[in-house]
Amino acid sequence: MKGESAEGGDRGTILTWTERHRGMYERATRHPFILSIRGGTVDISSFKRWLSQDYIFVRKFVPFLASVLLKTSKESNDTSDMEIILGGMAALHDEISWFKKEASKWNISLFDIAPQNANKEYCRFLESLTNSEVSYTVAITALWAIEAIYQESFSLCLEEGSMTPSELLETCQRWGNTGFKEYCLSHKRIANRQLEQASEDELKQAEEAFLRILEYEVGFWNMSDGDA
Ligand SMILES: Cc1ncc(CO)c(N)n1
Repeated sequence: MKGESAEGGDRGTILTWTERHRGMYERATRHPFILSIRGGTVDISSFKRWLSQDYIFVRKFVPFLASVLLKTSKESNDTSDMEIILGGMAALHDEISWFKKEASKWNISLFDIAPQNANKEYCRFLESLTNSEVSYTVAITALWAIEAIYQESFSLCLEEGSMTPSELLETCQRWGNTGFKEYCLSHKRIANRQLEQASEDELKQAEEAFLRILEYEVGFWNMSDGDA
């Protein structure tokens, strides 16, 4: 048996990794900013800061997703992967329009926003993942991690008992809805399948990318504080 499949068994490598790095995973998915939305105490200027920075990030996410699509067509043995990534592309198109609409609702101009350092670093990392030397396995694991952190975070704000302000519900639904959850599960299945066949070296790279994403996501949420 190769890689971590012996250790992970049928549970999948992703679960093994989220358990292994549980503390960091929770810092990324239960950040004080998200908990403040959930608790209804969020500072609106923090929310606006997050929204503006995320628009910049999402635009940089487009070439990353395109690179995953390219890798899918070259390296995947399962033709259904392409449809999943292509669906993500369509959703991203919609997401960019949503950001523009949401920004105008909050009187934010998206033209003159300077990316903060944490955002710049994260975007640089995204760009490094578009390199053709980065394998499909590493790229799809990264894609899963990036999307799943948002999905888990924002779905917390929709749980029963949460006190999310009504004007932020649409944002939380964007990443917390069940369709997006399914989309993330598709990535997780593909990533686990790929990781099952991966070499030790590739596994190491994928786990490393996962960890770096957790760190970048925490840094990203921290920007909402305004002192990043
Ligand atoms: C920083 C960040 N991570 C993940 C997502 C999910 O698309 C996003 N929009 N922004």
